[in-house]
Amino acid sequence: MEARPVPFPEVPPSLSARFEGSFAYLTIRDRLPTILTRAIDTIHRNKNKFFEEYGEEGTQAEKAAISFLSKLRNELQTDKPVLPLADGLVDVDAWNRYLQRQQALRVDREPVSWFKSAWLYMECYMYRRIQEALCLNPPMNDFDVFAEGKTQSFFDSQQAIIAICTHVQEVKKNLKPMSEALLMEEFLKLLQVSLWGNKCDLSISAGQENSQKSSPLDSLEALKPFILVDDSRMVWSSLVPAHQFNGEEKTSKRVDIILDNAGFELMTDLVLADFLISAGLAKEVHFHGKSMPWFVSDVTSRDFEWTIRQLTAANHKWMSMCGGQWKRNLKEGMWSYHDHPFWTLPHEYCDMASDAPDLYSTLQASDLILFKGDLNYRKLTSDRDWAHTVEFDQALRGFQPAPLCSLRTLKANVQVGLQPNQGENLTAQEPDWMTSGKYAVVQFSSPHRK
Ligand SMILES: O=P(O)(O)OC[C@@]1(O)O[C@H](CO)[C@@H](O)[C@@H]1O
Ligand SMILES: [Mn+2]
Repeated sequence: MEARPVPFPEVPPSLSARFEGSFAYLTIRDRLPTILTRAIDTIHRNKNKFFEEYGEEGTQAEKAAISFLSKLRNELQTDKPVLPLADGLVDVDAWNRYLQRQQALRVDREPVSWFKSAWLYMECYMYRRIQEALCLNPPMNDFDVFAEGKTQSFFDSQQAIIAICTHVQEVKKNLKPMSEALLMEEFLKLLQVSLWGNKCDLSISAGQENSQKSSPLDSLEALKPFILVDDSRMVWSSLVPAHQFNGEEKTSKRVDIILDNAGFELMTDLVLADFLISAGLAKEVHFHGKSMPWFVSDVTSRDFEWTIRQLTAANHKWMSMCGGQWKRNLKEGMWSYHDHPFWTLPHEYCDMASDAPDLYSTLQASDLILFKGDLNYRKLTSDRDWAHTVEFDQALRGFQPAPLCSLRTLKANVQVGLQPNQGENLTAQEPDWMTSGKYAVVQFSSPHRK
C-alpha cells in the first residue's frame, strides 16, 4: 500500500523539554549540562599541552573556550533564547535559517529557547555551539573535546574487537563453497553484531565509560528477544532478491552506512562492510560520518582514519589483517568515506530532499542504506510523539531515497511500527524500555515494497 503522506493534523508534536519530567526534559536539565561540564574539564586538563604547543596564545584560547562553554551551560540551564551562530563555518546560514523557521512556528511569539523547543533541535544546537566555542578561539579550533572518550572506548573494547576480527577472518576463509542459506546466516549474525554495537554510546552515558567487554557473538541468541521489530530478512532480500542467488555472479549492489559511534560500534560496522564486499553481497560500501565532533561519540573522519591505523598497527594477527584489507578497500575504491554537513544539522530527514538535495540524490544511488543508532532513528521519524503502532513508512513522512534500514538500540522515547499493545505491554513490564538501551529494532522500509 502506498504510504500516503500524513496530513499535518496527524503529525504529532516534537518531543520537547517543555513536557516536565519527560526524557527530553531530564536530558536537557541533567545530561547535557553534565556533558558540557566534562567538555570544560577536558579543556582545562589539557591546558599545559596548549601552553607547550602554542605558548601564551594557547593559554588565552583555552581560557576563552572555557568561558564560551560556561556561558553556553548557563544559557541552557536558565532557558535563555537560542542565539544565531556567528563563526563563519559553511553551515552557519543553514543553522540560522532553521532558527528563523522555528521562531516563525512559535504561535505564542515566545523566543525559541532550550526548555520550550524541540528536543532534537536543542540537543543538536548544543553540539554545534561547542564547535563554535572552539572554532572562534584558534588554535583550539580543531581540538576534539570528545576524542579521549572515543579512543578510550576503543581500547576498553579490545577483547570484543579481537573476537569480531577473528570471526570475520574465519568466515572469509570459508566463503567460496558457502550456500545461500549459510551466507544469509552469517550476514544476519554480523547485522546483529552491528545492531548491538550501538549500545556503546557515550552520549546516553554522558561520557561515562560504555565499552563492549565480551564478544557480542556469544550473546546474540540471548539478545534476540530484545529485538522488538526484526526486518533482517527484508534487508537480506534487498541485497539478494529471492531465487537470484548466484555465488559466481558479480554483484553491482551499493550499500551506504550512516555511521553512529566511534570505538566498538564503528568496528562492528567495518567488519560488516568487510563481509559484504568479501562475500560478494556488495560491490561498494559508502560510509557517512560527521563533519565535527557530535553527540560525544559519533564518528568523524579523524576517528575513522585513526581506527583503521590502530588496526593496521595492531600486534594481533587478525586485527592487523583486517586493518590491511580495509586500507586496501579504501585505496581501491570498494570503500569510501563521506561527511556531508547535513548530518550535523538539526533537520529531520524528511527535510533532506529540499534542504540537502545533493545528499538526497547521492543516497538515491544506493541499493541499501543502513542508519545506525538512536539519533538517526529520531531524525528518520522526526522525533515526534507518534503512537507506537504508526507504520515506520508513514513516520518517514516521504523520506525514501532508497531501501533503508534502521539498526537502533532504543535510547529515546520515540518508537513506531510496533504491534497493537506491544508498547503498552512493555511499559507495564519496564517503564524505561524506550530509553534503557536494552531493546533494539531492525526496521526496514523500501520505496519498492508497497
Ligand atoms: O545516536 P546514538 O549514539 O545511538 O544515541 C544518541 C543518544 O545517546 O543521544 C540522545 C540523548 O542525549 C539520544 O538520541 C540517544 O540517547
Ligand atoms: Mn551517537
